[in-house]
Amino acid sequence: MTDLADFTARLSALTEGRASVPRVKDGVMTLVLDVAGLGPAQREGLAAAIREGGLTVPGVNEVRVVETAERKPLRILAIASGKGGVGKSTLSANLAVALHRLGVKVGLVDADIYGPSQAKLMGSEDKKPVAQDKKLVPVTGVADIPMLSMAHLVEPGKALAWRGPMAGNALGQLIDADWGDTELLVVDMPPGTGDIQLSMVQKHKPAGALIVSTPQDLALIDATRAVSLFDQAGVPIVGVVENMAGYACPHCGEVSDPFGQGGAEHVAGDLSAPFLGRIPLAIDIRRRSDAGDPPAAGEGAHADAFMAIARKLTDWLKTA
Ligand SMILES: Nc1ncnc2c1ncn2[C@@H]1O[C@H](COP(=O)(O)OP(=O)(O)OP(=O)(O)O)[C@@H](O)[C@H]1O
Repeated sequence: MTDLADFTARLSALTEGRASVPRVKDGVMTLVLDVAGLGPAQREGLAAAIREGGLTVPGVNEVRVVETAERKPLRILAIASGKGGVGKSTLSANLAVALHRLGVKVGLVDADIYGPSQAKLMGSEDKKPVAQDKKLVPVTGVADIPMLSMAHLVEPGKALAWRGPMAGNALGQLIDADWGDTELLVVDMPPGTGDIQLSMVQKHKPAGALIVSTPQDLALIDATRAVSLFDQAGVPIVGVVENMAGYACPHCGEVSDPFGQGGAEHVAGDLSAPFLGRIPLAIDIRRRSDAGDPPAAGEGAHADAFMAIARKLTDWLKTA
């Protein structure tokens, strides 16, 4: 026999915090179980284990488990840039991994329909998503992070011929997929500020946008344009990240600034958006990313740089 406090503690561990505090009245124990994201067999198994455990509490002759599928809302964080090639995809993959390491239930969408790269970055190129109840079921990448990319749906190069509405529909399918108990969807946006980006922002209403820029003037001007796209749609800017800042020579260790330094921080200041940090230009970041082994999954200075930004994102997530 166990007492009620003991059972409640075990219940929390058994259900990973999915059950409400049990109430006992006239020999009947009642509790609410959040079954969002669980399959039918898991639900039944969990409910049966709870009933069994409840009956060991003195004075309880019946256990009622009320199932609810109330989910935490799925929030979208759009990772965007005004210009292509500034490292949006690299940052999206590494931030997803870093957030996962910090305990956030994170998913990743590659919305860059014309140049999808997340399947490669996250080592999920051979996987094909299936559809269930007319919804796509995400595949998993590094660290079992659920993800979907256009590269999972079409053959390389095929989407290039698509026009706006078709591309928009495809994006909708990725975002409205069966994300289970995912609480944050990191969306790697297509570069630029065209119609697809605008309709994606209006239709799927991200909770926030993170702007990536290199320190070059041109990239910075385009970053300001990206900010205004989100501003117009009423999406808050979570902050600005400077990528490819400072190159440490792998031979002598001397740090040089091929694209200048600190520009993104100034832009953030001008736009009153927080500056979230900088990621150095490093051969190892490119090499590991290309090999489907994001540096954020490992240890060292590069992993630390991504983790530091992810930590700021968890603070934002508490208020978003
Ligand atoms: N900090 C970095 N150090 C070294 N190489 C980097 C860094 N960030 C990105 N790269 C490399 O730069 C190239 C472009 O990066 P990435 O694909 O992430 O940019 P993008 O903004 O998503 O590009 P696109 O506009 O094509 O979607 C890739 O080869 C990537 O490995």
